[in-house]
Amino acid sequence: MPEETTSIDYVMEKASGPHFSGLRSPIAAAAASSAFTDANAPHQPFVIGVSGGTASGKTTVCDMIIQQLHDHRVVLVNQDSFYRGLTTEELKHVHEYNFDHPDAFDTDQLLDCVEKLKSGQPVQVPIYDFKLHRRSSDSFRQVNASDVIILEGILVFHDQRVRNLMNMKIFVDADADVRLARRIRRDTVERGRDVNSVLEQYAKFVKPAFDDFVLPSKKYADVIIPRGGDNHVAIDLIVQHIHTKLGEHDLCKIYPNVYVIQSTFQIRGMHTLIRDRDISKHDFVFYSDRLIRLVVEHGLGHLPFTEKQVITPTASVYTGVDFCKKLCGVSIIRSGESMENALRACCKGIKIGKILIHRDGDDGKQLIYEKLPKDISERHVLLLDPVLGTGNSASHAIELLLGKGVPESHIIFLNLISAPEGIHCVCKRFPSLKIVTSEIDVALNEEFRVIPGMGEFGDRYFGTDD
Ligand SMILES: Nc1nc2c(ncn2[C@@H]2O[C@H](COP(=O)(O)OP(=O)(O)OP(=O)(O)O)[C@@H](O)[C@H]2O)c(=O)[nH]1
Ligand SMILES: O=P(O)(O)OC[C@H]1O[C@H](OP(=O)(O)OP(=O)(O)O)[C@H](O)[C@@H]1O
Ligand SMILES: O=c1cc[nH]c(=O)[nH]1
Repeated sequence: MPEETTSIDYVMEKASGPHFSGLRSPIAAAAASSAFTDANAPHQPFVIGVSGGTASGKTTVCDMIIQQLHDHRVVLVNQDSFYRGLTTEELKHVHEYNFDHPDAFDTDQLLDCVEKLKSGQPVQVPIYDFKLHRRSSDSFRQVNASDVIILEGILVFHDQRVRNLMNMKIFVDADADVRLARRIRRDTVERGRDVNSVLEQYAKFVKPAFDDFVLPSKKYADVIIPRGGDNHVAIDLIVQHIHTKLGEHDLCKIYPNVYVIQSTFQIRGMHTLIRDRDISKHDFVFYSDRLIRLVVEHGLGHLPFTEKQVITPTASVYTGVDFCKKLCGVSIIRSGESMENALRACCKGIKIGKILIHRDGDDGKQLIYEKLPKDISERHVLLLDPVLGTGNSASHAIELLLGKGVPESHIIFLNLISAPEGIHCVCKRFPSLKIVTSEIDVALNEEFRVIPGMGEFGDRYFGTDD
């Protein structure tokens, strides 16, 4: 189980070259720095509860989920670790002790641990010895905050406070005879018990507690998996759902008009290349172009479509859609111009306007050049700029478009990377506009560069970085 694996080890690169242009007023700078806290706040991990009767296959299901979520950091917390540990007196009558009752667990401690993990803090999980029925007094397992926390155990759905921390509850179902057979094998082989004592414990405590506590908690499950770990279809569906949830950046939940194109290894591979400061200029341009093409195609998918029917060569009717005709591109000079070819390659003969926003020295004086289609107010506008940093350049460009009569909801801003500060800035001011990006980065640094970012995009793309 990957206890502390790191899915993405970003290289914190310092971009080369001065950041000479773009409007970075003191107000925007203050807004950007106030967003620092937001941007640096840890993402809320996705908490999955996995319950089910003894030996139902919970461990197998958890292992399979962890394995299939290999590109995310996952930690497993077992409810068993929170067994209270028996007192000397209780140890003398261990056969009378009910290990299947909710009171056998220190649920407050479990709750505290999961709350801490959920808020991004590391925790020390106790280590429980099944043979001695005791906790190790001097050693703990350090569990670090992660993207996904799996909480597994027979009674993890029993306490409402614990249930409330879960984003997804899975109940692993297996026939009682199958579970008993597995339990006998496991307890005799792994836990040093004899068959008679296992059967005695099962009849006296395990089965009654299953009926009284475990089975009634099944109703809280979102998903019930029959046949446990053998049920590959159910596990695939669960993992797909978790992937979708994890793929949703927190900012996409706050601003429904922000769209991050579905992350795949292919896309991350291209990002890895263009973010690498040692990549050749040729490769930087090549892989940027490929990513830009994907963003443009995705952005076009947000335009309105009308239904259209065509007759196919088999003389059948195919009911499809017709692309939106009234559209144009607008690039923010100069980096935005790098996106024009991809737009032209997708939309033959598309009109492309230009806007130049430039900071002249440190006095914040703005020089703006614009050349836009005359009927732009009747068009949907694909606004092009590969980097959304503070959001200043984009905001000024959008203001200009609105001033020309373009409805806010007709603007789709396409970029390769967005800083959270820029998303806050643009989405708060222009809530009806759509942003399509390929990745949302961590934050801006003090120089308003995107971190981890890819440095000065324009300089790298147009070769003025040396
Ligand atoms: N005798 C004895 N039984 C214990 C002790 N601690 C826990 N148990 C038993 O351990 C069980 C909880 O673990 P299970 O859910 O069966 O284990 P698991 O490995 O998660 O099961 P699956 O992964 O679903 O196969 C309870 O039914 C308890 O009866 C102990 O110290 N002594
Ligand atoms: O959101 P912001 O903080 O405004 O930053 C983003 C702007 O910065 C970059 O341009 P830059 O000013 O480096 O000019 P360039 O395109 O000529 O390289 C980028 O292309 C954006 O236009
Ligand atoms: O990091 C940044 C910020 C703005 N513009 C860029 O090209 N890079």
